[in-house]
Amino acid sequence: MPVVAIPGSKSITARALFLAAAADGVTTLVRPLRSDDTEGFAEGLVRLGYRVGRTPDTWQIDGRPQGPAVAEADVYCRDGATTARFLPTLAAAGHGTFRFDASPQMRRRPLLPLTRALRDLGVDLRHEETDGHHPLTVRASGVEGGEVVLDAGQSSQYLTALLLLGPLTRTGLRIRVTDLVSVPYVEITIAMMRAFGVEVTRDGDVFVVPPGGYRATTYAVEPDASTASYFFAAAAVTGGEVTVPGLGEGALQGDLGFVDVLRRMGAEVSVGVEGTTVRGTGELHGVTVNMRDISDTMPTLAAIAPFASGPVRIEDVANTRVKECDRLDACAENLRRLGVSVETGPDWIEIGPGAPVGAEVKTFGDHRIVMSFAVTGLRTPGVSFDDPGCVRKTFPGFHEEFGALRARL
Ligand SMILES: O=C(O)C1=C[C@@H](OP(=O)(O)O)[C@@H](O)[C@H](O)C1
Ligand SMILES: C=C(OP(=O)(O)O)C(=O)O
Repeated sequence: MPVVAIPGSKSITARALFLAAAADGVTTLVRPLRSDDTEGFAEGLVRLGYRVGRTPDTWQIDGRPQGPAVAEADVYCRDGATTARFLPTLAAAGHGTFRFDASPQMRRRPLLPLTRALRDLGVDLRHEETDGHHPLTVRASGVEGGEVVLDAGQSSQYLTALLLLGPLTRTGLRIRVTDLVSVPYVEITIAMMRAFGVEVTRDGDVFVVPPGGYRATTYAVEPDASTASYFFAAAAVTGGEVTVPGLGEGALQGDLGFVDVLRRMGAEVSVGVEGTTVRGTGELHGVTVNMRDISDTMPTLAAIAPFASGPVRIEDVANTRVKECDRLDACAENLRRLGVSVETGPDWIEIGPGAPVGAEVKTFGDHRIVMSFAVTGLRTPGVSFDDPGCVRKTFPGFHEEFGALRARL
């Protein structure tokens, strides 16, 4: 029975880095994710003058409630949307001139609703080329606080950034949200703010964040539930069994809900106190599923869908078109390359049952396209990737770990 040690959660590590930097005192992160996104986030903090001490298993951050320790900085956010959206927001609470840029992939991804909300709060934020895209400069002089309206229908990260900022403002924030996707990520944010001493309250569409700052703590990072989805899917399609310790009842991450989809399709799933186990039964039924809350696992499901006995339809995932690539189109194109029938609409994809044939998968520089179609490759000889290394964004060791699992299934 393979037991798989999954690296730490990207989302939790990014939030923990923000919270630790903003807190009063020294925070220790236990088992943070070490990958391009989170190394990039930590590096960004260093550029902003925070002290980040790193050993393989723990990172220590000296918090600065007053904001960055430097008056000027140039920060490169790489491919990480959490870095590119959270760090300018953190910088806004300090004093100085801070420029942020990102990779070509991240430069294409939007942030205008967050820009607008920050400007409404009095932040001097200017985009250099295209409004709502990197590169941008924040001329920071602290944030007073108050009420702000936000459309988070494209990304919950806009709301998370503002929630994280709230305790650093002088009077606190009331954020009125007109639309919201990926709700479980907001729940992660609120739970982690609580761990750092701040209680967010919610009154309908309004999130209320008190001023007063954060308290440093020691914080243990859960294994990444989106990463775990490839290993759970591997069990479901091969008839094997996979256990992921450290990700069970009480886990913060909504993406663990992917196992409920596998259960509906016919896998045996047990979510316990210590971890989660998925066992493939040899049966995989078609399913129609709304993945608005867990859209990072949409490519995982799309990539195993051909092995189901009926059509798999995934709905309400429009915002997967503004991730590392247009994931609906990327999944469709690659499934067609493998000889599978597929249709897409503005916010859905439907995949017919079939027997995929080997082909080169076009990754579009998207780690999730690689990791998802690696699962297809378990039952399809000849699946290869034009850029297998892009897994470094969240899981540099993916190919080694997945290869080891393959040998044990
Ligand atoms: O807040 C976060 O850590 C994340 C939120 C989600 O993004 P959206 O809110 O843009 O869907 C998710 O896709 C991303 O991988 C991480
Ligand atoms: C969408 C993703 O990342 P981010 O938005 O944090 O860059 C992801 O990891 O699938």
